[in-house]
Amino acid sequence: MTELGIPVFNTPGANANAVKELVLCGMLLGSRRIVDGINHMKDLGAQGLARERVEKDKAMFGGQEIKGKTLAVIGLGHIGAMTARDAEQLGMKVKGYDPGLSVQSAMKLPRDMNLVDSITAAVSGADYISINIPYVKGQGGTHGIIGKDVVEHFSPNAVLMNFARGELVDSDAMKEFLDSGDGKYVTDFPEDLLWDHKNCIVLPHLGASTEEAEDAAASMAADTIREYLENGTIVNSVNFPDTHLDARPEDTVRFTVVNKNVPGALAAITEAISNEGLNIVQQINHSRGDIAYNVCDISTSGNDVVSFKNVQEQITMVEGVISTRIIYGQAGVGYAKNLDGEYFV
Ligand SMILES: NC(=O)C1=CN([C@@H]2O[C@H](COP(=O)(O)OP(=O)(O)OC[C@H]3O[C@@H](n4cnc5c(N)ncnc54)[C@H](O)[C@@H]3O)[C@@H](O)[C@H]2O)C=CC1
Ligand SMILES: O=C(O)C(=O)COP(=O)(O)O
Repeated sequence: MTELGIPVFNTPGANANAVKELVLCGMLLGSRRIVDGINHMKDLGAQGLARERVEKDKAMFGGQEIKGKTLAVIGLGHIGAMTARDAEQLGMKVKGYDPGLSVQSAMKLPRDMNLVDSITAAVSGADYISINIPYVKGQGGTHGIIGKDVVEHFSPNAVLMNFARGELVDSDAMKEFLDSGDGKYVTDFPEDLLWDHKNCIVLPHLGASTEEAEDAAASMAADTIREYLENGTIVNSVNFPDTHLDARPEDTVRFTVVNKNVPGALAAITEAISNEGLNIVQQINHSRGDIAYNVCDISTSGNDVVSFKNVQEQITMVEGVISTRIIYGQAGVGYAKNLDGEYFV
């Protein structure tokens, strides 16, 4: 896509509320023996004994309340920050760890929250632990980040909620922990070693599976693409630079140019515009890795459509330019070079 000059977008945070609600649910599943109780009632029901035994058998499924307990949140992004905030509302003490905490997330955190400087410090003494960080492979990544060295700092009855990715947790270390005490692992991801462990509750990756999350992601994606098509703005792209644009001034057309991030391309674009006697009213040039994105608003006074077509044709054929677009009136019209360098409309 990058090679073709096409930005790819994602929808950060659109499903965060759905995941946060399931983390809270996971915490309750880990504090009360809800799953065991449901299974037991089904067994009794099948034997026609449910009503007869319910009051007697409930003593087998006692639990604990979450109010007053400590939750550690590892990763305070869209999901983690909301989880921290809501846990505090439920009467929990909350601490957290996130070396890359954004201002946007920091503003959502509860005021009394205890921010610590390591995962170990976060999990030590916590009754519940929620991991909400991305899975990143390779050196310096997050594979198995909840390993033996971290698990050995868990309280014996700690409940770990993993609604991020299965690979973040070292299953051997987790199995050893679950075997040795009354701790629990509530996860959205199956794991061969743990799926039928008596202290493990596994859900089928349901975190984002709500109608609301799907609607929010679809509508955010539509808004993002519309902004790009109509105004040239780039936000939440995984391969293009963020480019926030002022509104196009009156009596201008907007040229957007995607080019390889090489010396000389910007000068050649500007030169092509001035060679046609056109005046640039405002201009922006952002780059990310091998890609640069230029936006030039050009005055229309005294110019006709044909002269814009000419200059666009010239810009499109500049060495290193991958594609160009001209935005005017209400809708945009795209022009591009194909991969053989041939200009087409
Ligand atoms: N169960 C499900 O269906 C879903 C799971 N997810 C998972 O949840 C993860 C988090 O999602 P969001 O909160 O939306 O992402 P986000 O990008 O808003 O937040 C992630 C946070 O983790 C922090 N972080 C990264 N590495 C860290 C580390 N080693 N230690 C501590 N903090 C670290 C970052 O600084 C960032 O603030 C996603 O990466 C995804 O894997 C997301 C959506 C649905
Ligand atoms: O957004 C994520 O990271 C998720 O895990 C959600 O996955 P899904 O969209 O439900 O396949």
